[in-house]
Amino acid sequence: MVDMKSLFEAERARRIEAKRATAAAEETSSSNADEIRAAPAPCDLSPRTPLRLADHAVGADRGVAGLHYVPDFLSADEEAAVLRGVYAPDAASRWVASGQRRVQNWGGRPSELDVAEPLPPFAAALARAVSDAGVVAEGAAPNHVLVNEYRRPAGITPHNDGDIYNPRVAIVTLSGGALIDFWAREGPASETDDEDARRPDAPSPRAQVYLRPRSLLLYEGDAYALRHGIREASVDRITPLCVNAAVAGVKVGDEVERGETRVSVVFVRKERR
Ligand SMILES: O=C(O)CCC(=O)C(=O)O
Ligand SMILES: [Fe+2]
Repeated sequence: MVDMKSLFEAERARRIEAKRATAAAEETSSSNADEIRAAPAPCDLSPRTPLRLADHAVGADRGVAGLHYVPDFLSADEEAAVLRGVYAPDAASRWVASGQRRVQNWGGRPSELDVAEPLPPFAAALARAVSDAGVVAEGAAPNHVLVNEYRRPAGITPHNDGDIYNPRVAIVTLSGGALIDFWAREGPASETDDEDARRPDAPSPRAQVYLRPRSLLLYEGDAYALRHGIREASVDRITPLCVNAAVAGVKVGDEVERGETRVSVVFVRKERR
């Protein structure tokens, strides 16, 4: 038998609650409109289980230890969610020009050990995914995140990340792909000029890794000690030095067009030493 009285009361309670919620929403939208507009975009990534890093080691053929490549670390939806965070209005003021690219630093600059700043949701979610996947030190989620944006044909000159990032760096690639070169610690590198790179005496990288969108690159140990760089180029030529060609779905001789933009997110655990 239907209890009309309690049905009636439930309906009345529902109406009162709906009215209260509408009033609260209006109140918030008038008083905090700017704050809400500037609120960071939420970013949900699915939970990760630890990866078996040995399954993703790619440098052995070229004698480079500590180089790992994980294809499809993010799904396409997750990539889109992270990119929404990178390009959210509240992050717009964080872009700083740096060489041919522009960068956002989160969690303070790499050299500022004392700056404690909460990471925005996209960076926190990705940092957690990287740490849950077990690709950074155990129990130590990254606390510094650098976002790089390259517009074709921009690259980054060969460099070593120095002590501050030691002992390992994880990089997630978004939107466009690129070939990263690992060069000897010292010595010349023909990183910018393709003509130069074709000279018979041109120095050659120790290894190359083709970075597909949504992949994760991890370098530590020997690979950390090398310099790394991305050529200024609109097309990446896959050579026998490319250690992950098969898993990245490219083959020697391929000329892979760069996308218009590549975004990379670099994760570091800064420690007071
Ligand atoms: O964009 C990349 O994958 C490399 C970035 C890099 O080497 C750096 O930020 O130190
Ligand atoms: Fe670097």
